[in-house]
Amino acid sequence: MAIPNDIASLHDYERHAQARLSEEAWAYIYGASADEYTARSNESVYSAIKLLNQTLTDVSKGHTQLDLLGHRLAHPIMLAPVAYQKLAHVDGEIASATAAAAQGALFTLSTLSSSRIEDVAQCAQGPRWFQLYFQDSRAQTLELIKRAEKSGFSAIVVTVDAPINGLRNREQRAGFQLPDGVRAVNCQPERQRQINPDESMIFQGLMRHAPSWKDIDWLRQHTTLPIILKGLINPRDVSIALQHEIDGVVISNHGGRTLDTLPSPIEVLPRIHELTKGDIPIIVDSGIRRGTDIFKAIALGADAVMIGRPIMYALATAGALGVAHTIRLLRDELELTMALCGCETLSDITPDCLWQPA
Ligand SMILES: Cc1cc2nc3c(=O)[nH]c(=O)nc-3n(C[C@H](O)[C@H](O)[C@H](O)COP(=O)(O)O)c2cc1C
Ligand SMILES: CCCCCCC(=O)C(=O)O
Repeated sequence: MAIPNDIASLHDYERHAQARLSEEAWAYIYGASADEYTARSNESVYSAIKLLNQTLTDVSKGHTQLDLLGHRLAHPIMLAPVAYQKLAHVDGEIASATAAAAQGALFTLSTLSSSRIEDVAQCAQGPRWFQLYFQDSRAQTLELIKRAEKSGFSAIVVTVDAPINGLRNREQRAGFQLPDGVRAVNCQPERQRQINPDESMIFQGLMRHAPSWKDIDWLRQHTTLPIILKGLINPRDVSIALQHEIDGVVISNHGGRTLDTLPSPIEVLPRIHELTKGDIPIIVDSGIRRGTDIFKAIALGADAVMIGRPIMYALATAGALGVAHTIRLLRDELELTMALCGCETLSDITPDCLWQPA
């Protein structure tokens, strides 16, 4: 699959992907929760933050390298866990993991991957993390963790903001269902939960076995890998995470796919950065589409960022080549922004690089 000639930015991949995907698959990938206010705001909040350029600065020794949880990375752009990537391209996660390795981007494999953990690991020869959704039983959860450890995944990213699915109205309207041949191949089928007629489908049904902090402590006892919590927005949850000796956090509203009208990560980031004081890495996702977005997130306290939907847009448009190109585009845009703002390294990117109206 070749890269179409008219692609200059991630927005162009989005346009091409919409034209290529079925209406149902588009509703799942592009869609978000309820009225999608949070998903829209995730992108628009970035454009409301203004940069401050800095002229006549020597940036000839510039680079975007960073150290993160034992990895020396060439740049701070990571691939978020995204389920069912074969919806976008027949090679699914194998294609995106290969592209990430080629571009030196850290790859995160979803529990709901449509490709086998071991097969992805063979292609993702670069740094890789495994995203965990707790399974129906601890034995099933442990089996996933052990497979990930054996396959060289170097951290467990526990997603904590989606114990139940968000209100996916766009998906419901489109009648989205996974097509034949696309499924969570690493998981056992979910147990059907029986409730009495006077019980709530949510509280006594879907949430009955939802994970809690106790499960995080249990996980700590069963893996020596770093544990990163993904889906934190509330500073209070970050304080609790610190008490549980978590190794890192992904500040995320799941791309607006869980609870509509949550704030965007970039809005809560300064407060969370104040709390963590640089003790643990902060990764930010939801709405990152430009190098300027990455720059702004770093200025406000992020160490690195993740992209979610753009992986699927790139896969649908041009397979592995598209994903590699997407990462490269973002990296080039970040470098350009750093150069024009007089920043040689990521640590030069501070709140002073942003315009603060008096
Ligand atoms: C199609 C799709 C599937 C996703 N699947 C997962 C998943 O399996 N696990 C998870 O933690 N997050 C999942 N996410 C959320 C992403 O990891 C990420 O938080 C979000 O997409 C970031 O926002 P962005 O799409 O605006 O970049 C998914 C997102 C999308 C769009
Ligand atoms: C019960 C949560 C299911 C989430 C499915 C995958 C995901 O995270 C997403 O679509 O977003």
